Amino acid sequence: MKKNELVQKSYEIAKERYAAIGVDVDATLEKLQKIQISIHCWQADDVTGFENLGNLGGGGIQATGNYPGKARNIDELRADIEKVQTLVGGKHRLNLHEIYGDFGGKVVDRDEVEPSHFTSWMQWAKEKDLKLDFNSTSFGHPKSGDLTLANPDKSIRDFWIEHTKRCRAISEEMGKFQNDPCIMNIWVHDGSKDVTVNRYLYRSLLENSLDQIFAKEYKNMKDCIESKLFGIALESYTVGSHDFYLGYGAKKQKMVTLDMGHFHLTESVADKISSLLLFTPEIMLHVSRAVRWDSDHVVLLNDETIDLAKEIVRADALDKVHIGLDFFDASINRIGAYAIGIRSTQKAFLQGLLEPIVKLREYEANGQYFERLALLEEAKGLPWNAVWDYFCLKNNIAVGEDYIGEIQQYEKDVTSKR
Ligand SMILES: C[C@H](O)[C@H](O)[C@@H](O)C(=O)CO
Ligand SMILES: [Mn+2]
Repeated sequence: MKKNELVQKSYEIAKERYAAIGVDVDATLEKLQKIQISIHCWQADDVTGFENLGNLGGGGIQATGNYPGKARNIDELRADIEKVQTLVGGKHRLNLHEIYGDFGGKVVDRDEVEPSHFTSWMQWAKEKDLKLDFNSTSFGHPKSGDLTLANPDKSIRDFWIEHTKRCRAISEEMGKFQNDPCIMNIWVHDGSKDVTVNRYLYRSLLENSLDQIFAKEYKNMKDCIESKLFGIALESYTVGSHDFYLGYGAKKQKMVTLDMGHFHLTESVADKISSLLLFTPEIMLHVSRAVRWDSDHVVLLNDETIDLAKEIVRADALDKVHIGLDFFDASINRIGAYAIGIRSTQKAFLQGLLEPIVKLREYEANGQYFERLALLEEAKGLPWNAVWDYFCLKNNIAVGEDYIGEIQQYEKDVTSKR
């Protein structure tokens, strides 16, 4: 039997198996098809960007590895993203950082950036049926230092306030152009390598800077603020901690970004979803994988990703949670990294959507906790992968491991020649 026929047949059997426990698989597939993932542009080039200022690196993050073939310019990055689009089902988004602007070979400092530097991105994204999201960039600049928006030096603070305001204006233009809100994330690395005696001062400065940045209301963009436990070389203190942004987000009704690498390793990011949904308007996610620390490894179908997806589905919050990715592994084929990470994220959501939730909730309501636990455990082994293969087949993309060959071919034809 041919592979496609096998996939079709397995799907029909899986569908019946799921129907027996009250799950409508066709409805599930329709929902999965609509889930948009905001693909981060920075896996393609190890977070370097295309500024002509010479990215200094640092600023709390670092890509490790030197696998050949990274994107060296905008054209190469776009080609890579186009390739990625052929490896994953569904319509997705592209998440750009400010340092990826189309600066035309000119030196444009971060307090000078304008929407015009992203016109070609907007046009290209429209052609490729991608919506854009955006990020201000505080790292890799001579004025980055340890403190940006929380810097006691007003001139440095004002520089970054101006940068971030401009990034919001760019996001507004993107949102208007694509007729869909552009989500703009603010993550600043601000912190201290060693003990500080000024925790309150820096946090009050950050609050004030954010108030200035958010003073202007926009209709076509949405703001989100991302906390972190610590940055590289800033291990002792982070101004924008989770407490800080959770408080700010709840008070000012801003979205909080939950990056899966930005919490203590035993802390459950999945458990935060329901609380945030009650007190902040929406949620932005940076789906990532921490290995011992915020290492930004490629997302896998592990317990953390599955639990997160399940919590979102259980809260019926797919329309309130924006799913972005954030990993940058420079030690393996970068297109492969994208394909694994995106496909694994989709698989996690598929598992969430296939959960026999009606029965599970019935058990819970009846106090039947053994039955609830047993069904949760058995559901892990239900034939979700047959449904996944069918999703790939229906979307005309590689089924199962077949994408490995496609990536090897792209490497042979394109990235190995860079
Ligand atoms: C490049 C991104 O802005 C960055 O990864 C940020 O989101 C982050 O998670 C820093 O640790
Ligand atoms: Mn992040």
